[in-house]
Amino acid sequence: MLPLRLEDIAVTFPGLPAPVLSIPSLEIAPGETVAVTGPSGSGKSTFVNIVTGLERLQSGHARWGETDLAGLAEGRRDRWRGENIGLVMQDFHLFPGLSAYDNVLLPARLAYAAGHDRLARAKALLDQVGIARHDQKIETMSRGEMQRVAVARALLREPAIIVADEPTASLDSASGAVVGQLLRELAETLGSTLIVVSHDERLVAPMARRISLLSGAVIADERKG
Ligand SMILES: Nc1ncnc2c1ncn2[C@@H]1O[C@H](COP(=O)(O)OP(=O)(O)OP(=O)(O)O)[C@@H](O)[C@H]1O
Repeated sequence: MLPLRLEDIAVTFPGLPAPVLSIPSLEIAPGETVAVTGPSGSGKSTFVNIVTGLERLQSGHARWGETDLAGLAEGRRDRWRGENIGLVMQDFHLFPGLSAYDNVLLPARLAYAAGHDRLARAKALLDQVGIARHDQKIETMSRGEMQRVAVARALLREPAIIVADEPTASLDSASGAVVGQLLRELAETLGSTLIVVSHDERLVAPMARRISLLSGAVIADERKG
């Protein structure tokens, strides 16, 4: 299990007077469930990009255990992310023309990591997220079903870390509630760290910790109970 330690993070863009994300120090323990919240433009997506290594750090460090993402070139960051992070995005990133089952397996197949156990796990995960027709083409599914397939795909490799960026933003409230609960249950089963970026209070409220961003800075960091 991997603790996260951010140090001296400052993300700037040319022409902007202040960093869009500035975090002197922040730690997240293995297995924590954390909501990252804040108004539009406060730096939430930038935070996701930094902790997942989707964006290269210009300054500071983002350490997951012994691995400092700041020290890895893009290819190695991509590989590390595939092995350690299950990513769920707002707009699913699923592939039309493929079935639910093949979508769940695609990233693992591309990484030559789809052995027999993974094929069985793909089926079990689809059942767990309530998708009965594994061979249904993705483009014929409802948005709530698509997001559940995306959750199953993110969990296939039993990641130590699950990061979800506005996972319910394009879902109706009932589907959003199901996806939120699934993420928490699956993270708990695996003992994974769960980081959910959202405005959605129903998604944020059950999380044990809430980090609030404003203008790129952490303005509150609260734990329940
Ligand atoms: N490549 C870029 N060049 C210039 N400014 C950028 C770039 N990427 C992000 N920003 C700015 O950084 C700030 C933070 O953006 P970010 O997408 O992280 O916010 P957010 O909290 O996720 O917003 P939203 O909830 O609207 O998605 C915004 O003001 C945005 O305009």
